[in-house]
Amino acid sequence: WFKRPSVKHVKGPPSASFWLGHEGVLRGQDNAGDLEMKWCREYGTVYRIAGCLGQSVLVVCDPKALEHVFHPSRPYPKSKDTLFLIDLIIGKGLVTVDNDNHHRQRKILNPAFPSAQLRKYQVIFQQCSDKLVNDIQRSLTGSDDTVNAVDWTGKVSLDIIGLASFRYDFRALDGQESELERAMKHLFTASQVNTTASELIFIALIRMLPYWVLWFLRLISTREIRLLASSGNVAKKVAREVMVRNNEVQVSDGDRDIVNVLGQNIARARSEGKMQDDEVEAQLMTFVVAGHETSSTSMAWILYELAVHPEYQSIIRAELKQSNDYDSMPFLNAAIKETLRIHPMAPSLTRTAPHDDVLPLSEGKTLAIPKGQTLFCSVYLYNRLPCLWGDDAEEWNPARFFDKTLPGSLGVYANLMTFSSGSRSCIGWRFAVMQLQTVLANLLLHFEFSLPEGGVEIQHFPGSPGVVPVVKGKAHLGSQIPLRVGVLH
Ligand code: HEM
Repeated sequence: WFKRPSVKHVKGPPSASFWLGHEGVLRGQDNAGDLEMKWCREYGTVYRIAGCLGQSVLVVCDPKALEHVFHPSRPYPKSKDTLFLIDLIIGKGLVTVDNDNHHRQRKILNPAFPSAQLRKYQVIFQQCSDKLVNDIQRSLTGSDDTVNAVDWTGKVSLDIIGLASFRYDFRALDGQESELERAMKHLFTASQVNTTASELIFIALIRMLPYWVLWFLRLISTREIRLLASSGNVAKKVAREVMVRNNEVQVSDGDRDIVNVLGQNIARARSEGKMQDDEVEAQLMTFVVAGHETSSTSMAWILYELAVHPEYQSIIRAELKQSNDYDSMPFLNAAIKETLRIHPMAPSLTRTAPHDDVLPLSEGKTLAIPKGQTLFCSVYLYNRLPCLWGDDAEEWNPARFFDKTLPGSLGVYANLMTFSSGSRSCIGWRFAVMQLQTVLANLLLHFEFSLPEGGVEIQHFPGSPGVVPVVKGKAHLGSQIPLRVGVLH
């Protein structure tokens, strides 16, 4: 007499197009997240939208359902289109491998990421921050000093990830624009501005077709495939150079930085077959791609929010004058958390149900879903749920993190889904937070940030897999957060 609700009972907005479903309007919106938020208000924390070619897609931000999907003991796999596109840039590294291969690679790399190990990178974070401060100071003329914050944060995070993860100096802060920096710049906007219907349908096909067909799809030259593959080739070239150089670098047993962990593995791999050379190469590319733009964009967003809320700049400066221990500075850390909450780099994580399943939902409800069901797990919506974050969830208000009653168990950092959750969560989240703390502290001690004359409207450009900050009407110029910079005396 009782039938469990299933996907076909789930409500959602009507779709006007069999070919594009809602994917066209989602990609075409000015500000990623606006439509998702509108539908969430109308239909709740799990709703159904149409994918291309009549696919049914569930958009999920219900905390209980996300806990289930990302649970370490039964994580839902990433969808094929996500894996296919990222694989074009970085190959079979930690982000793209699945199941046993993922478990094996993660076990090898985990020892390079505990706090004690990462603290050794503090010297690199500080040296690069000092260089950044000097470079910015030299570049300012004293009149209208408006800079694109993303240019500077991009340089510092590229140098940091190169030096810390494989002892390679990109020298971006020395004014050198490396081939890799050029290739990565605007990659996600250039490949996705004005996405056409056929490009969207192509990606939907990747999601639907069996793996053996996907190999042939690589031969089809769409704009996105071309750009991703050519950036992948540059990244591969850099990784080869690094491998050759690091074969000459001493690999020691005591220190477990990323180079040592990988270096010891190359040696062991040859005898035990644990990790192959092309996998090591893929890890190097993985760290640059996964750790560079994510950190750089998040850093620029924090500067933007601090420019909008200058009172927080003064409060954080006062904290910085009283202590050297970044972890003990409540406002610095709250500003970082709040910005990562409002501006997550990956606003949605696509997952596929591995088998027929029952999703637990809040308030004791459940939902039956079939094997193969596509889920857009919305980080953007989860991070803005009023039931978790309060009625002002859409506003930037760091003070919310001082509220001890904030509920939460999901996400590896501050109950946010920004670094994801469970066994596929971001391995570099502590690295990212320490880097953000150090660079921001140094910038705030030397400069005052404000909005450009007349203000500026920054939008979340709906790229895939990450959103890109763009100036309204100027998405074709790529990632931009213009800010005025004044020197503090
Ligand atoms: C603010 C900065 C960062 C953000 C917002 C971020 C976000 C994320 C997210 C959401 C995922 C999960 C992706 C998915 O499931 O599809 C992820 C995975 C990953 N991130 Fe980060 N990340 C950041 C910085 C870094 C840094 C600095 C590194 C390297 C040092 C890094 C390395 C990785 C790797 C290797 C994975 C794959 C982990 C796995 O599948 O086991 N990330 N990151």
